[in-house]
Amino acid sequence: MTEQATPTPHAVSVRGISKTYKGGFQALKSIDLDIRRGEIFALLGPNGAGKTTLISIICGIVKPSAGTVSADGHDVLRDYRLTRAKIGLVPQELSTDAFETVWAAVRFSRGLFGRARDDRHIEKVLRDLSLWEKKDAKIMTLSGGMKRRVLIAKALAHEPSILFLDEPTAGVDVELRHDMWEMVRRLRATGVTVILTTHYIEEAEEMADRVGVITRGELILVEDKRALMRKLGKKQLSISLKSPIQALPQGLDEYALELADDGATITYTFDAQGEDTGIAVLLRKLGDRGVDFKDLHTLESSLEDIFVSLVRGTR
Ligand SMILES: Nc1ncnc2c1ncn2[C@@H]1O[C@H](COP(=O)(O)OP(=O)(O)OP(=O)(O)O)[C@@H](O)[C@H]1O
Repeated sequence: MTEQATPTPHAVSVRGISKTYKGGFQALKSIDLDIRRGEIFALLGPNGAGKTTLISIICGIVKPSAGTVSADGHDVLRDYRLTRAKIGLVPQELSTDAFETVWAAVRFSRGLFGRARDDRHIEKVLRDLSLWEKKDAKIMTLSGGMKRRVLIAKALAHEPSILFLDEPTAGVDVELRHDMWEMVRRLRATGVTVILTTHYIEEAEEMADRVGVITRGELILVEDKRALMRKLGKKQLSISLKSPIQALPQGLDEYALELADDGATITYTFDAQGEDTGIAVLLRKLGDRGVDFKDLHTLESSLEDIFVSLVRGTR
């Protein structure tokens, strides 16, 4: 076992990680990433971006082609058992355990990481995940949503300090999604670091402290969620016209304007960061050209708009 490198290491440190699978496909290209203790970090990326590969490398399940990863200051390859015991991993699919009861499967998971038996902890985990009533049911008899809960219970059985959730809410109903968000918040309140991958931008927007965007094996951005939304967020002003127009008036090329198909609404996109939005002058200029409005409202871009434009930008 190695000594801790620094007094307060990051929960996870990834340095220069690359992965080329057999056959030559490069799934990750020199990734550097630090996950802070106690944060909720959302890794966003389109299908095939490399999210699962990165998580599997951090958990020590897939070997990187280059680079190093440490969890809690310990190298995950050299100190596999030690670091793996600190990590809980909720994979996308439940592959085994079909014939086991919920109780047996979750209790067994705890033992796998060398933890002493603690039935009270297992009971708490099952109760927290609304699985207690199902504790004696065979996993194969559970609904898809309940199987998901079992995956989470298994990952929490050994009291990890770092939890990975790979697409935790893909294909689950709204109620379960909200339950999971609630559970993740409770975990964070107890000091657990949570890293989740998701396609649902809404999920990252709702939950994450920081966001990483990965596409084609490259981490193109890591940012505090609020700062990201502030920095890249655009605002739009929707101007409903008193009477429809055929085309945008002349002489307003400096403004990013769009006319709706029915000619009844003009949308003006402006920089949310800018000192002067230009709205007052624009409205005056429209008035000068005989275009009067009856209503105005502003829209802010969501994390989804930002994400789509980022990923598009790299194509
Ligand atoms: N064992 C493997 N052998 C060869 N290629 C692989 C292997 N596992 C993954 N890949 C490829 O690596 C790329 C990244 O896959 P990965 O599963 O990490 O993506 P992902 O971002 O998790 O995608 P998704 O959102 O669809 O789950 C994909 O192109 C995938 O086909």
